[in-house]
Amino acid sequence: MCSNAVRAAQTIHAVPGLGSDEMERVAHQTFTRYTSDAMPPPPRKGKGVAIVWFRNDLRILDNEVLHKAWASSQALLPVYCVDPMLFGATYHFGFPKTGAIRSQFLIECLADLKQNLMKRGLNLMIQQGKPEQILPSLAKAYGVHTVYAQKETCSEEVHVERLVAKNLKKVVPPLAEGVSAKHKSTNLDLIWGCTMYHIDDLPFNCTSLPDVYTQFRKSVESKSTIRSCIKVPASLGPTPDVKDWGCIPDASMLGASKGMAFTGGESAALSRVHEYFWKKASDLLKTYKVTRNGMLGPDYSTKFSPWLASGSLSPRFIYEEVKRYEKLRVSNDSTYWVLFELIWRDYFRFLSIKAGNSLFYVGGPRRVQTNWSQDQALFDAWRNGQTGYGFGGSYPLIDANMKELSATGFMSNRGRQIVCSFLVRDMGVDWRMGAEWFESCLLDYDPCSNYGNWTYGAGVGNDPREDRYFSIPKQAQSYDPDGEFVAYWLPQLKPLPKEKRHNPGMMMYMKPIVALKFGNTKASGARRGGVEEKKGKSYRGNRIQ
Ligand SMILES: Cc1cc2nc3c(=O)[nH]c(=O)nc-3n(C[C@H](O)[C@H](O)[C@H](O)COP(=O)(O)OP(=O)(O)OC[C@H]3O[C@@H](n4cnc5c(N)ncnc54)[C@H](O)[C@@H]3O)c2cc1C
Repeated sequence: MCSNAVRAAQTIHAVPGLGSDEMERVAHQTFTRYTSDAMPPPPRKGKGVAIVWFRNDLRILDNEVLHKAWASSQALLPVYCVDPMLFGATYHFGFPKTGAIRSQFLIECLADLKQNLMKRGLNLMIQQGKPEQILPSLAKAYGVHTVYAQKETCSEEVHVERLVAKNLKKVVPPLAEGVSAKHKSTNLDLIWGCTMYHIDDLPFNCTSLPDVYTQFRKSVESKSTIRSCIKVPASLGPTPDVKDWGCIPDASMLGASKGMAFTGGESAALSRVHEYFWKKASDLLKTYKVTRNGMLGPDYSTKFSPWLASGSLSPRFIYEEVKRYEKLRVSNDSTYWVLFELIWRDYFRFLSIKAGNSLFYVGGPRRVQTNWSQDQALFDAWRNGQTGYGFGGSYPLIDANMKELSATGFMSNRGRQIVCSFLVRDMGVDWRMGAEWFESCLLDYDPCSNYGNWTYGAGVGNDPREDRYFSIPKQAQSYDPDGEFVAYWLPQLKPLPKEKRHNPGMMMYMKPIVALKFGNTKASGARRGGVEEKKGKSYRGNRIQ
């Protein structure tokens, strides 16, 4: 990474006011509001020892898995497995499955979780290895009757759940006092936990989930309610007597080496919510709908996604904060729109159940036949931010977005849609190469949202109406009119007059690697892209030699 990119990575998303004292204070205040002293939970009736297997739910607040395990045991052993599968290679194209920046974020999430658990009389055991080996061996060593974990929905994660359950079946827990004789083997209890709307509260079965997002949203908004956050008991101890809790992995243990600007962990997540909703003088939430399509700076959108994806933040907590804000300050389109976006997140999670593995197939859930290219030179130019893209000159919006992704692990929603459209429509490159690159790089990588959005972008998603083409010149004009975003990531453009930054010409920038698929057109690419696909034609890019 060049020094400019490092500087940019440090400033672009740095969340101001989040020094660690401030973070601790906000986290403490939030936990106090959500501690069950004010509203005591049912008394702890459980027996024996239980394990909480932390996966993508790295938090205490509103963590149903943690609460259920605590309530059904006398002693709790919290465990995180650093699974080598998560640090291997992506399925088809062999990119690092968890890139350096997300690895660092995960390390911070684990450190924060451990600290917060210790404040409540527990600790976090961190073990390197496969969960299907570690958990049964811990269950045997500590006489555990049940392992509690959050239910996942995509095939790789579900496969691990099956192996864990199978191996736990071979472990016979001791007949501890009060533990029912029905526990002839150790159980894996999987609990739903990552969406704002609970799966059991949906007005339909996931297999008949509507194919169109708007139908889904209207239906849940009118027929379902969002459950309250689960309160945190003031004390969660004791733990069994553990000799070695393991250590927080360092970056080299996860095959990573770089640092980054987002801070991982529940404390940082709560501080970000506090800051975005309550603290900034400009009251960011009340203008979210107007600013959310921005690309530059920390505040155009919430930036909650990395914490949501790692489970350091509960969507139901965000919902309750929005409602509190609406009561105390203002209720408008913007406050609602954050929930609107979170319903998209829910939708993609439920869709992963309906679509199953077709979400990862080249033809997507609709099994669309397209002749994609896997041209390595085109793909490398895209991922390295060296497309020099343009017509009649060069056009740096794609490259600037891809540089941001490499340097920070983040890209705006607007940027993601634009680079996705460019890869699949203008270059004609296999959308799964883009999706796996995002899987590797994104801080907020989540299989459901990532593959859900990519299948939509590639026109193979379950809703054919979402088949869209993004005209780069139009996008640049609408969302970066003064070229500030492109000049930030490509500083060679800074000296140019603002009106020249998006079309600096080949002398100033570089020769574009492909010509635009739909050329210099003002017509709706959505319609054109759709027609092209229905005719079964290829999206092959027009490579410039
Ligand atoms: C090709 C592509 C790939 C994507 N991959 C991911 C991914 O791996 N993980 C991920 O969390 N998001 C993904 N998104 C969705 C979206 O771009 C990010 O959630 C958003 O940019 C995160 O920034 P934010 O938290 O500031 O969002 P905000 O605009 O502040 O939105 C608030 C929250 O709503 C949810 N949300 C918003 N838009 C979407 C959406 N289109 N789909 C699902 N949830 C949404 C996110 O949880 C987000 O944090 C992808 C989008 C595209 C087009």
